[in-house]
Amino acid sequence: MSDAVDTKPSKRRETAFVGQSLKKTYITGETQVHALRGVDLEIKAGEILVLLGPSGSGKSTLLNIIGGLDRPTSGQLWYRDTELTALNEAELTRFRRASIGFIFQFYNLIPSLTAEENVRLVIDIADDPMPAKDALELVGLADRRHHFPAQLSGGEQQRVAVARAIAKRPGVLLCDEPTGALDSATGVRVLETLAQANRELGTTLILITHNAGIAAMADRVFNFLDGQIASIQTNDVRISASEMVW
Ligand SMILES: Nc1ncnc2c1ncn2[C@@H]1O[C@H](COP(=O)(O)OP(=O)(O)OP(=O)(O)O)[C@@H](O)[C@H]1O
Repeated sequence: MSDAVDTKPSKRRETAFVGQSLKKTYITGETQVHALRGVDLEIKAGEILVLLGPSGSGKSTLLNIIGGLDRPTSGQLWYRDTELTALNEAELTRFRRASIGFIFQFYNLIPSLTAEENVRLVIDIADDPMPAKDALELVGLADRRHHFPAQLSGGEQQRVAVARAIAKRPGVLLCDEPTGALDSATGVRVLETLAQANRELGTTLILITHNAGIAAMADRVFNFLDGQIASIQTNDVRISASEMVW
């Protein structure tokens, strides 16, 4: 029987996203940029996936499409049973709010609000959020919750951004260069926090980086080249963020 063969937990995971022939063309005046040139993909629920590749190869474009911030020019994309490419704007916004947490290179915290108030902003529009204090506790910042962003280090601010993203318990965390502005020790701390969210909340983690060292913490790595996934690497052993060097 076939199910006697396939027993590894990683193989039994449900599918989170399926993309077929995803293309994105930006047209600016006379110029056309083919940012995605027909991408097929499958992303498993609960996996850590790293998107690696040179500048301009299409990583952010794909991340934005997966997160419902943008739409492909053609092709189809599903999240579980929902075809995202068939949704109207209001439906896509609902999907984004319910299912996606975003973390960017620059933390985008509101300077006049405390850490806890920054996290609370997201909770106010979520269906089943965790208390802001719990989210800050998960990232190791419960005791700094009344501090303003300017009173926190870069790494602490990024961990507040992680707390804000996980507080609404999204199925998926999308991270675009989350450690790009941090030194390596601080970056490792932030990556540990992201891996913890993946482990403890089962969150699918999709992470763009220019740093090939970070790929070792992933289950799989999509190597981008010129608007396509040129190759996929599967790591049988995932190393923890604290073991990483860069
Ligand atoms: N809004 C836009 N209008 C026009 N061209 C765009 C737009 N956004 C991205 N592009 C172009 O699409 C291509 C892919 O860009 P994308 O940002 O996805 O690459 P990337 O792999 O994420 O690069 P980086 O690592 O530098 O962030 C690039 O050539 C970029 O200039």
